[in-house]
Amino acid sequence: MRVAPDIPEHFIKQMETWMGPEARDLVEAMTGRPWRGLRYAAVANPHGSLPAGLAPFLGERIPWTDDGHYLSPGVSLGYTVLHQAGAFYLQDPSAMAVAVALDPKPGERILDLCAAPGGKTTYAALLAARRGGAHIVANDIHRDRVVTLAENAERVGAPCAIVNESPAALAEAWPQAFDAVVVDAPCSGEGMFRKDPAVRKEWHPDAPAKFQALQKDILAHALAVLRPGGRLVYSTCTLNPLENEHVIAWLLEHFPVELEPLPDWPEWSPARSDWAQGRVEMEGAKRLWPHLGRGEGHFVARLRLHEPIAAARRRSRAKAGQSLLSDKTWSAWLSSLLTDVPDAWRQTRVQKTVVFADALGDLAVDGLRILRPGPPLAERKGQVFVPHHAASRLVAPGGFRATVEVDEETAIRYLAGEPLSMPANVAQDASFFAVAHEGFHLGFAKRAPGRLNNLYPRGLRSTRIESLAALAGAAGSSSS
Ligand SMILES: C[S@@+](CC[C@H](N)C(=O)[O-])C[C@H]1O[C@@H](n2cnc3c(N)ncnc32)[C@H](O)[C@@H]1O
Repeated sequence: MRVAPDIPEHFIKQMETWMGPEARDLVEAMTGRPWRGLRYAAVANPHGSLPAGLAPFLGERIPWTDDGHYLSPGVSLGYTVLHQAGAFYLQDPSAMAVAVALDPKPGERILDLCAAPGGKTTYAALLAARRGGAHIVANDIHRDRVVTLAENAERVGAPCAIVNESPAALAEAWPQAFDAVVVDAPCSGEGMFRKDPAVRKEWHPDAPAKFQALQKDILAHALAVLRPGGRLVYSTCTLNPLENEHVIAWLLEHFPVELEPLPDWPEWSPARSDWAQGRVEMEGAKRLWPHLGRGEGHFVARLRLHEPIAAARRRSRAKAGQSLLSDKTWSAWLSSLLTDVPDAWRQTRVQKTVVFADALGDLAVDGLRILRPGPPLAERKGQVFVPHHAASRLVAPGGFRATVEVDEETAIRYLAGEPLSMPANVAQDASFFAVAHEGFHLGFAKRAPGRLNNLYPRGLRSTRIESLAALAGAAGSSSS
């Protein structure tokens, strides 16, 4: 058996105990190249498809997705115009299984409890948008990670609220408030061994048991936010039964929940009933093994809650910021910006000077760390509004009154912060223009004498963006 030099010896022994000779295949698979995936991501245009310019980099479609593809090895697409525009999301193919298992339904209220950096949230938002939308609240306990979560949600136009709280605080604040909750739990990360040497290095024999205790704690709180009949999706990117089958067996034993069988997609193996006291229903949960499929490894289970979990004290329902519902200036400004104003943009909350679409509804917010009550729409400067960069990503092609479609070269200059020359035939009365490439909105520009000033945020500007043609050429020459 070939073994990568730093795969922990104790991990190998442990997996041999669980799996017998099959552990050899698993460990050998970890010496190979990781599988990478790319999926369509623009939530504002959920029925759109991947742009043709990406074709040279794509392999087969990932079977459990409509829009995900394996990515050719050695290609790096993070610094491209279409990535910055939120046209696609780079994600481990096996991680895409989680939103597929969630199977969001129209109008549902969904909490993603461990959401950063946002892979599952953004896919759930896209799948929900294809069915008319859902109300998604994305939470993470770590402040630095929640900032990245907000950036990723903004990039692809996922219209969710972003919260930075402990599961215990949310269980207390939001008892029985959600139709579905996702717990993509912190774990020992054995499914990351192949792609991340740091995870191999940090792994410790005690890690699975320690994480199991944390996972149980998070799950007990997660169930408390679910309405009876609601569903919990539990996932990890680790392979250890202690953090997977054992955790689900514990849930089944201690709570009024039932496992729902997940679909039998190719490369989704049944979870192991022999690792769960012989419970055959465990096979309805799924494992995506790195040696049996094209992905880094995931465990996914979906459970239905039958009875409410004892609710903690209900909090009062203070609002995070004031509503602007009756503000005529706001309505008039929206009509000047958009061809058709979405209802969601009329239900707003204002924090400091920023106007947000309200994604929290009647959820209590007092005492909670709410980073964003919904996607940012505009900044208020006195009685004047300036569109927030994030708002550009929330609107489908053709949705802004004034749009400038630019070629890739101009888009690269725009993303670096350069102004645009004034195009011919622009709307005479427009102050703000959406800047788009291939129908994906990059951001805004503002009319100035003889040109359009660049409103792309300074913190996002980059001079590293490369053209797809150059990348395809480089990939072709390195493989020949
Ligand atoms: C596997 S990652 C989530 C990945 C994310 N769902 C995605 O798809 O991009 C687990 C997350 O759990 C968060 N976490 C760690 N401890 C936690 C706790 N006690 N309660 C809630 N979340 C926690 C971590 O900050 C981390 O972002």
